[in-house]
Amino acid sequence: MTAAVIVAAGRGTRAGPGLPKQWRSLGGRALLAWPLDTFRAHPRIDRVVLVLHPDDMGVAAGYAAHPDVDVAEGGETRQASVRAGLEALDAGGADRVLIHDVARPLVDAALIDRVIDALDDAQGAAPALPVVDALWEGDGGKVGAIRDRTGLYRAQTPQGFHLGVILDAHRAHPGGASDDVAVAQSAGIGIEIVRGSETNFKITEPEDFARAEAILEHRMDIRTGTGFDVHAFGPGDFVTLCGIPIPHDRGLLGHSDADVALHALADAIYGALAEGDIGRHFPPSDPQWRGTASHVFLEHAAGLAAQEGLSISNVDLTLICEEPKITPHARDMIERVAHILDLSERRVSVKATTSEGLGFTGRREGIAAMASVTLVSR
Ligand SMILES: Nc1ccn([C@@H]2O[C@H](COP(=O)(O)OP(=O)(O)OP(=O)(O)O)[C@@H](O)[C@H]2O)c(=O)n1
Ligand SMILES: C[C@](O)(CO)[C@H](O)COP(=O)(O)O
Repeated sequence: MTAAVIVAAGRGTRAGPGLPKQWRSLGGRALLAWPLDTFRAHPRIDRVVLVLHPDDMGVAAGYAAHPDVDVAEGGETRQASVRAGLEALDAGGADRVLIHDVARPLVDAALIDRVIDALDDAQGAAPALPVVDALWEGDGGKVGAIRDRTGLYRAQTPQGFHLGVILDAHRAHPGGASDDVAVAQSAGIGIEIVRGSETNFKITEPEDFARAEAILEHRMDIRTGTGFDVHAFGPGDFVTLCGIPIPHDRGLLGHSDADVALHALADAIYGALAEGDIGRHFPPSDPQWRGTASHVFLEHAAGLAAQEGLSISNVDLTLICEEPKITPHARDMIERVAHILDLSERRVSVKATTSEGLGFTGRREGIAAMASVTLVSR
């Protein structure tokens, strides 16, 4: 069972006068409602502990009135508030916990997935973004020493851990840690970095509200696309589907590696972007694409989506053929597509059907593939 602890007991002093930032309006409702809803709606989060300032218990009643939400009273520091949330979770049956700042209201489901996925192999995982700007030390308003930014990251939340391990680390820590990764590190826990998100920034200064409002205004950009492709059988002893070579008594004919599955997926993304199809970007008349491994097309399509500020929410692929049998290879295909698209495997569907012996697929003349994708603004 995976739980989330959302720490919301700070006073938001840097965000300017008025209510503490978690109670101020963002997109027409309290800021706190955004991350709370995102975690509650996430299919892999079973329970949420909301850590609140003692003065806010009354205000919070409406937000906490759900069977999957518990409330804990926060402490003087972020670290004390996290500890209170973890203690409230202990004995509740959770074995993994994601610790999140309420002050990062625009966290998204795909980022949460990346943290949870990384916990399969790591004791701790946290999102971060590489530092892309030059780093200077200030020296009385002038540029002082120039620091090397190589290998530096900007840390975000949610930071995810196995519950027993992080709770023990917090209990043993003297205090003063900047975040839970720092607490974990002091206990020798290894932390995997997963890709963060620019929209998952922390509301700290007054102007950060305007930035979050602007993102929310454009956030509802959701696009769907469909792709369809067919390749005929020809001589050979294997077919390549989703990048996986599958033994067969025939091969597939094509200009590239004839991976009909990845072609349908790439076309679905191009379709969602109104960017034509593979042929427009990689003309079959151009000899340089002969024999190309089709992940190149899919990566290109996904790259165009990223350039438009869109991320892939899910993909759904159906292969239509009598032979070869797809099901024994479906897991490998899902893994491969998830890897190419840097997507959780839970957001990739690969399935197959026969055409009941009818038509060209029924006559075993080739394989057809159809795909749909959903792109969402980041
Ligand atoms: N005693 C505290 C202090 C901070 N936090 C939470 O920890 C996160 C840290 O983000 P930050 O921007 O430092 O929040 P504040 O402490 O509220 O802001 P400020 O430092 O400007 O007062 C926030 O979600 C905040 O609510 C908390 O739960 N308990
Ligand atoms: C935990 C954190 O969000 C990681 O970036 C951050 O350190 C918390 O905010 P603060 O301003 O350091 O309190």
